[in-house]
Amino acid sequence: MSCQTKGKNAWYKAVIIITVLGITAIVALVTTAVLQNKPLLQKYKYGIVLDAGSSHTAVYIYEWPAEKDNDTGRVQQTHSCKVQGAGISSYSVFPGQAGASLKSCMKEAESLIPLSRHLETPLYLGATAGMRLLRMENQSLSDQVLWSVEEVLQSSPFSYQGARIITGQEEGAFGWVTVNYLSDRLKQGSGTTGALDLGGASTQISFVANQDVAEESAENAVTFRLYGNDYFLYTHSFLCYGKDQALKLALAQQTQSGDSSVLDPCFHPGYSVDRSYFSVYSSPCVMAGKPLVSRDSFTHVGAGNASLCQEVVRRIFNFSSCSFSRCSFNRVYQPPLQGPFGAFSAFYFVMNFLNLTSGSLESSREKLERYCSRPWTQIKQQHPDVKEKYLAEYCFSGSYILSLLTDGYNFTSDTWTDITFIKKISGSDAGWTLGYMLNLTNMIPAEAPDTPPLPHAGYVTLLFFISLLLFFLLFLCFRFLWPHRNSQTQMI
Ligand SMILES: Nc1ncnc2c1ncn2[C@@H]1O[C@H](COP(=O)(O)OP(=O)(O)OP(=O)(O)O)[C@@H](O)[C@H]1O
Repeated sequence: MSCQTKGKNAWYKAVIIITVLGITAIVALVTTAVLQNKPLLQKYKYGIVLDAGSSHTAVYIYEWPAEKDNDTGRVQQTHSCKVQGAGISSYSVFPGQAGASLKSCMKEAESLIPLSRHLETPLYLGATAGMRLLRMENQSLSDQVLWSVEEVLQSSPFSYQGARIITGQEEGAFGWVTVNYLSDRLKQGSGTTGALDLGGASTQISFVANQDVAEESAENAVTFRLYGNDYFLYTHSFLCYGKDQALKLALAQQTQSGDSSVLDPCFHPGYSVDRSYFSVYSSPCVMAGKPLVSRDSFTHVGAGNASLCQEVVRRIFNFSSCSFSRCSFNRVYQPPLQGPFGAFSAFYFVMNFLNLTSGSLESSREKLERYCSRPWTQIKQQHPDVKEKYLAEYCFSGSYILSLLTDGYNFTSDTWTDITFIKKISGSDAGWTLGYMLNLTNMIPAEAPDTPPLPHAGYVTLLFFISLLLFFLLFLCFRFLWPHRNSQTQMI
């Protein structure tokens, strides 16, 4: 074999070895980068919040990827359980039974959350307006109800963090956090959505306003620093203006004369039910005393007239005076509305049933007018599956919502379309519970976390092409150097 052929063979061998080594190195580099940065098999953490409302209690289970504790936009509701029966404040006669009512939903939570996560899963209970009213009436009874629920929650396998009556301000502010968190507005630092929440015993309005809210009415101002952005929030909770208490206020207005029957424009023609005066006047929201008559009950008769109903409803608000630059009602400060708004809970239940979640204010009024005038028997026939209490009250509730939003909060025909009626956002219920948990678990950082300049896929691709480029550069260097050495050998 000649010297030249031997040289060529050696060169080919070297090229093959370098190619194999180079490709192996690139594959190894990229594989390492992929494995190192790829999220491991997704593991989840959990949190439980009980919303002990005036009308009922609901248990919400949230989950988020275990490695993303400090990130936003990742916590979502995986399950909710409606506790059988009325809210915990209704157990004031037998406070000890309030806790027992929660047991079946808590068992459900135990079966849904993996056993290995039970001990570390935070569990909170927040009670709202029903318990605020009970505490106003009788602090000792409200304490006993809370002790009863505490006992049951403490005996659960989860990490119990406390049961308390949250303030109206918290209810409003955390509802706002939930809505904006779920729609990803906090993370993006973009414009926010106001929150309108209608419960059974209270209603909340919250929206971003100018900083001077605190100067004019400190009790309506809440400040948040979330993701590096400061938010100045106006929020107010109207106790007694949830839809159940508002109905009592309206009935008290209409039964002041103590007559044996009341012709109510907010109920359908043909509707007739005997009600006890006690059921209306026992609420601490109803300031006026029971009329001085010997009878215990009155017949509640429907007249089905939405325009007249609007007048009845208007009378439960006090618009007489305002010591601030502007007010909503009952002498409560309210800065100019800044939309858009998400309206949830009973705002949604009622407007959705009445098919009023879209369209103008005027068309909503017209539709409601037609709906209220329909006979009660016809309504019942058409909706055999709807709970009769809800069905009977939709005409009142719709009229109340229109009046609260326009007469109360000052929405106009022009700003009406700023309101979106929502139940869930990305699979999670709109309400205060998620915002409450995010706050207590510090899951929304005050400052925006540092994010890598490239997404994972971009990073791996870049690494691959740089490796490829380096390899070809090496190959070219080698290609130019080797024949030169070879020819030198031949000359000798
Ligand atoms: N499908 C429905 N149709 C009509 N009304 C409904 C429906 N579901 C619930 N409601 C009523 O809507 C109101 C609001 O319900 P929600 O559960 O939000 O209030 P809550 O938490 O009990 O009250 P609060 O927050 O004032 O303590 C209650 O009066 C409830 O009875």
